[in-house]
Amino acid sequence: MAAIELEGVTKRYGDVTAVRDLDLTVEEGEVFGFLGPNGAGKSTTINMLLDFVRPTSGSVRVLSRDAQAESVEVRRHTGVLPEGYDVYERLTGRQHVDFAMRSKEIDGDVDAVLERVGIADAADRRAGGYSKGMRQRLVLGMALVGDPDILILDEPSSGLDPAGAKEMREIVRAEAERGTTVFFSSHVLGQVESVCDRVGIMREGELVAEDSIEGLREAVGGEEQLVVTVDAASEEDVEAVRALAGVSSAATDGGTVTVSCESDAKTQVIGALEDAGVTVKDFSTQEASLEDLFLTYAGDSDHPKTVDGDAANTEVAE
Ligand SMILES: Nc1ncnc2c1ncn2[C@@H]1O[C@H](COP(=O)(O)OP(=O)(O)OP(=O)(O)O)[C@@H](O)[C@H]1O
Repeated sequence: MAAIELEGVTKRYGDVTAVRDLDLTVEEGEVFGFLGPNGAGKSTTINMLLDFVRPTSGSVRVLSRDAQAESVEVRRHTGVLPEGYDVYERLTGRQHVDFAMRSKEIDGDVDAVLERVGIADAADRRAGGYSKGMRQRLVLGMALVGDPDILILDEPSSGLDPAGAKEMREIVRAEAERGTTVFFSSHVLGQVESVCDRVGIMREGELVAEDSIEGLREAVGGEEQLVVTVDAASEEDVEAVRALAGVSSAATDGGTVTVSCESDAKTQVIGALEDAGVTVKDFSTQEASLEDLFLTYAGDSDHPKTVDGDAANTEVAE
């Protein structure tokens, strides 16, 4: 059954079309990554799921309910981690979860929630003294109150260090294993890659791709990067590689030859180098990274930036 169904959804703010004719289905139990650069329409879409924003046209259904007409029911079954939400410095972790339970009118087990997000030991400490990762886990714990069927996370790992982001992924995965549908928006690509079953990429209000990461890779042509370690290679040797069918580029610094080619052209590349008298010592291949895929689909992102040089935290397109 579909957990989220958007059909022909458009949202306009005056002259700005934030979301344009969006069709999107997320199945129950899926972990769906909703990607896109800033301003692509991710938050607007999330806000329409929760009826915080009303579509100009189209239909939005969550858990088989109309997001507008049955918004109270939808919210009752949905846990949300809003973008940029922070903790109350003076309240303890326990008080936060207790507050979330009271506002959802649920009489639940506070300790069990804190346990689930791994901060039970810090339950009675003020959240003002929590690390960034603990704060994020606490906010996630608040979203988990009432055992939601859908968890909506808007940029869940922003500001987390790699270890914190990893913990977050593990919690998300564990929730999915309990059967919760997880819909999360992100532009931290490494995080999406390791946790999502499928991703959708938004660009300027439109969904430009929707597939598994594997599927996206195949769709961009399955080009691989082949790095060949050699004794010595000249420009002429590389010219022979460039002439091969399926090779889109080749370059050498003398000791390595780097080739972008279709997967099945690899053997010919090695053969052509050997025929040219080059001794091949080793080679390795790299598939298109999620950053490459993202750039291919989302485009207009000429300023990718890397935070701490860590792939899991590579951000694209501010
Ligand atoms: N309340 C609003 N009034 C006018 N324009 C808006 C409003 N909310 C969003 N927009 C515009 O709609 C477009 C989509 O914005 P949205 O916040 O949904 O993108 P996003 O992908 O969530 O970006 P971010 O990653 O920065 O949160 C942007 O051009 C934005 O300026």
